Amino acid sequence: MAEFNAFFERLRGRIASKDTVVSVGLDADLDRIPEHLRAADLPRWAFNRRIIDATHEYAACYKPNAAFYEDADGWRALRETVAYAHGKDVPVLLDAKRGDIGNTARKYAELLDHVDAITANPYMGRDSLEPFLSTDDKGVFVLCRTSNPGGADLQDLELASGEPLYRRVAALADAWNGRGNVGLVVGATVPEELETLREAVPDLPFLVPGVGAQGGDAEAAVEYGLADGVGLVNSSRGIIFAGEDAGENFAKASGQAAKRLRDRLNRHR
Ligand SMILES: O=C(O)c1cc(=O)[nH]c(=O)n1[C@@H]1O[C@H](COP(=O)(O)O)[C@@H](O)[C@H]1O
Repeated sequence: MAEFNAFFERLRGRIASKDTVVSVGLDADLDRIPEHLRAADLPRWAFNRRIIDATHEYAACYKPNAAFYEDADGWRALRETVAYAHGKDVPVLLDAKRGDIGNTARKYAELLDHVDAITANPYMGRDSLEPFLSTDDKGVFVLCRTSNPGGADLQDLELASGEPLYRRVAALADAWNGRGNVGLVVGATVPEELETLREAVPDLPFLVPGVGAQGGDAEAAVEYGLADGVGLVNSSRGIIFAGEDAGENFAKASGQAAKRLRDRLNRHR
């Protein structure tokens, strides 16, 4: 049985009460926000509020990617978005992929004061993630085997032992999981790796991005993504821009897309 900290227990509760493992990716690209919202004070916040209203019943969590908010107005929009999601009782996983020397990581980890979990990059090793790992009540999703085509360039390299690097990352993340606060990021575009990783680290929940716009395998994502029933399958553009051509009714299409993904994933849980 996996031992989970407060974040993963809360996520487990959300997954059970709403019967969903869908992570709704709030990648609020200003260039794709509907025309009628662009004059708002904070267009990304206006957009996200409507998306959250339409999707929260189907959301196990929201995953804003920091890349879409890294400017002055963006951080304001993100703060409003996080508060609104919390008001709907939905946890927020900030996709920031951080990791740096200890002194810098310590500052990055202050992001966790505002959100419930974060994605982290293990390339710089244990001390670069320590400030995230040492929190008791937050979640840390460590990049393991990513969904992009270049994910193979480094992550698939074979070590002298014959195991690929991503397997070593999984083993390290498992060893770093003393507080029950660690998950892995594994792409839906690599279903075989999902399967072998689930066997290798049965207790770690996965965040599985890459279904929807990237064309990943939703069935494999849910079949192998969950540890003891806990895990997340993310779609960003496939949900939030589902109503791109629907003008002022855009959010309704997002709600339908989130519900469709929830139902599809639930058939395989
Ligand atoms: O860490 C992530 O969430 C992530 C890891 C990965 O391997 N692949 C991946 O697509 N992501 C993120 O997941 C989201 C996927 O977006 P869509 O392709 O629009 O569903 C983006 O925010 C990506 O940055």
